[in-house]
Amino acid sequence: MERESATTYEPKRNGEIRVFESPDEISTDLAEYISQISEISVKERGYFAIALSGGPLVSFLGKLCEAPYNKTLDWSKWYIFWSDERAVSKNHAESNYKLIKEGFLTKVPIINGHVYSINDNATVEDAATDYEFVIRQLVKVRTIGVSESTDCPKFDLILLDMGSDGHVASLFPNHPTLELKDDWITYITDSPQPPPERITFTLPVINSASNIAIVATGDDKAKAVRLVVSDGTEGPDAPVSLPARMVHPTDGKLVWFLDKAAAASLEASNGDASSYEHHEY
Ligand SMILES: O=C1O[C@H](COP(=O)(O)O)[C@@H](O)[C@H](O)[C@H]1O
Repeated sequence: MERESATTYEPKRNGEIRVFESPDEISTDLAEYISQISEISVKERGYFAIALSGGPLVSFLGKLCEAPYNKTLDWSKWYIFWSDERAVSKNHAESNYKLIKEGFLTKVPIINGHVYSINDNATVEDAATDYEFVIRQLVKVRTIGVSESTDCPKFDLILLDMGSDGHVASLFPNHPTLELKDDWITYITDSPQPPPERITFTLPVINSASNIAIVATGDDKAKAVRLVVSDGTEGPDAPVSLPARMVHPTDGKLVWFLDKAAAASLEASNGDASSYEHHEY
């Protein structure tokens, strides 16, 4: 399939960056990107283990629910996980499960038993422990792969949506969870954004994935995109521990999907393309 027209950059340290003119173009390219990873994973491993997130991300999964993908993808091999969840019931407006269920899962033939949502009927501590246990069992039988470098689960794809403060999943700037090395799943009770209690993948798990995609759209994300993507650490805005900046796949690949608004200050500060290899499709 031919790719939509996009501008892409390949910064040295942060993978590939694709910038799109419209939400529709993001949705089209993201569908093709996910479809290719799904096909490769099913061919190589027999499964496709994908972790999804909350935020506007789900609105970009629309094209995946349409032709040709609704007919051509091997949905029976898809296994669904969440990179993070808010401590609310599954029918609450702030539930990431609800968001993905209504916006995606009800539109494609994914097997119900392959949907691994996070327990909404336990304390966040217990829900995090339960989720890690479930993931460990699935790693044992290799429904989820394992990273040879880190011994962590190796999801075929983790799809993240970056908040305007640079958070991904429920990993927030300068939070002690960013230091965790051994836990796969953890919880917080002091999220700077409501609701305060959340369960989240840790950085070692995110960074062990085969593929990571980060979606960021809207001008409120432009500053965080610049701070995360720039190579420099200078200046008053220099990020100390911006979560999205700490996403570095150990052996996998990272692709950013940005709209023009989110990429605006990136393009302004690198208009001469001096730090980026720049391709037009
Ligand atoms: O709280 C969360 O937010 C982010 C996305 O932030 P937004 O500002 O773009 O809505 C999302 O990635 C994460 O899964 C979610 O729990």
